[in-house]
Formats: sequence, C-alpha cells, structure tokens
Amino acid sequence: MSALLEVSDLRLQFGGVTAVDGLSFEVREGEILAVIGPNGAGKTSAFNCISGFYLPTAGSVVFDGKAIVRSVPAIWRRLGLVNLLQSFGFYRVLPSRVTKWGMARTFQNLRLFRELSVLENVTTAMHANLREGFWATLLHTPGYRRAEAACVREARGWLDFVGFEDDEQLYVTQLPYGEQRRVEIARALATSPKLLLLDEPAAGLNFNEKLTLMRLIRKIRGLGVAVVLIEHDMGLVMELAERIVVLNYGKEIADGAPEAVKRNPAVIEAYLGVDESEDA
Ligand SMILES: Nc1ncnc2c1ncn2[C@@H]1O[C@H](COP(=O)(O)OP(=O)(O)OP(=O)(O)O)[C@@H](O)[C@H]1O
Repeated sequence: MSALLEVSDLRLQFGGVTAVDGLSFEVREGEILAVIGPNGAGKTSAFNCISGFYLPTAGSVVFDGKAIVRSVPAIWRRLGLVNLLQSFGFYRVLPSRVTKWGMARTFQNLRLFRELSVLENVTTAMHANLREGFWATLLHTPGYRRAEAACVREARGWLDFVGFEDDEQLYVTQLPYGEQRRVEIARALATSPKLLLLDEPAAGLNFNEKLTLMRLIRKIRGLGVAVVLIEHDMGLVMELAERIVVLNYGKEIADGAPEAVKRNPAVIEAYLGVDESEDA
C-alpha cells in the first residue's frame, strides 16, 4: 500500500514548550491507525499541524502527493517575517484547502454549528464543493436549486450512513452528545475525504455507543477511507487499530501493530504501564 500521508520530522513549539518533537510517520491508503500517548504528549498538536490549523516550527507534511507544510526560506526566518508572510497566506495551506484535497477531521471538543440544524450542518460541508456561480446562488436559478437538492439528498445519505436516527431538523444542541458526535462524523464524510482524522471520537460515549462507533469506523474504512484516530480508550484502540503510533513528550516512541506496541517496554513505561486496566 502506498503512503497517503507522510509526516517527516514535524516539530511544534509554543514558546519554551516543545509540543511535537521530531515526529515522523506515514498513513497508508485505507488503513486504521491510532495515535496514542499520555495527556499532553502532543497528539492534538500534531493533528493541528497535519490538517493545516497550526503552522509547525519545522518538518514536512505531504498529503496525497501535495505539501501541506511548505518550507520557508531561511532569509525570511532571519528577517523575522515568517509570521507576517504566513498571515497573508504565503508558505501555508489553509485548512479549507486541505479539506478540498481530501482530508477531513473532527475535534476533541465538538465544533458543530450550534445555530444550524443537523441537516444544515452536513450540507454546509458540501457547499464548498458546489460549482454554481455567484449569480446562480443569488438568483436561485434552476441549476442552483438542482445542485442544492442533490446536496440535501447526499447529506441525508451520510446521516443514514453514520446511523443518525433523530430528527434532522433539530438544532445540534438539542441532541444527546453521542448523536452530536455522529453528526460531526457525517459532516466530515460529506467532504468526500480520502483521510479522516478523528480526535478522541469515543470520549464521553457509553459502552454501547463505543461498539457502534467501532462498527462505524470499520464501515468508513470499507469505503476506502483511511482513518487516523487519537484515542485514550485502550480497549477500543487495541480492537480497532491496525497500527499504532505512540507519542510521549512530543516524541514518537513506538510505531507498530497493536500486539507489538502492547509489549514495547518504552510504551509500558510511558503509558500503558500506568494502569493497564484503566482508560488513560
Ligand atoms: N495553544 C497552546 N499554547 C501553548 N501550549 C500548548 C498549546 N496547545 C498545546 N500546548 C502544550 O503542548 C503540549 C501538547 O499538548 P496537546 O494538547 O497536543 O497534547 P495531547 O497529547 O493532545 O493531550 P490530551 O491527550 O490531553 O488531549 C502540552 O504541554 C500542552 O500544554
């Protein structure tokens, strides 16, 4: 299998804190990979760099052959103009572009549009791909209305896919937490990703909801979509992931199959050894 995502020597510093310290790993097409590590290990920071939300201090991220993190010539660094240039869009790829390239994500703390309905939350994700022009949108031409209707059909298809059974017209805030998580995944899938990043998808879910989530993630992989999840629930990770990357203090300390990772002394010491019977 070829690498869909290549992360090389990624570094992210917040002042004196090194959140990600030389992280390198790859994600192959259609695989399920888990990124684990103790609290503060740098997992979310790494996700934020990979998906274009943060600009790493150094390193490269290549997704589907396209550079998400672009190297900045040393002259700009010496002149201290990196931040200024990047704020004008130079040497960086914005998250919206990364999504168009085929990488979607969910967030540790849900980021749904609270003032929109369930259905609108999902259709909004597809509007970025609507090809209707400004005037067609403004005048609601027949072409625009057809495209809009197709969007709604597709959004319903994704809600169905993730097993959403509530009322699509409710505001997302009216839903139980587990359903909100499902809507967030439906919204991510509606962007037609090749790679889906899930940041702690099982957090706050009960046992049955976790089982449903595992089935859903396998179903997503069945579509040919690679899934990378950050997760603290070791039972779920060991059951679901084909490969596990372990971080500790921003550094990668293991990358391998679940069985091998479980036996890795560095992992046991850093993480699993704390209490193997508990979620971290
Ligand atoms: N915006 C920020 N500003 C300053 N420091 C930050 C920021 N975000 C993260 N950090 C620090 O970077 C380190 C890595 O944090 P990060 O949230 O990436 O870890 P994590 O592995 O995702 O943790 P958790 O499992 O608790 O979510 C921590 O020391 C954290 O305090």
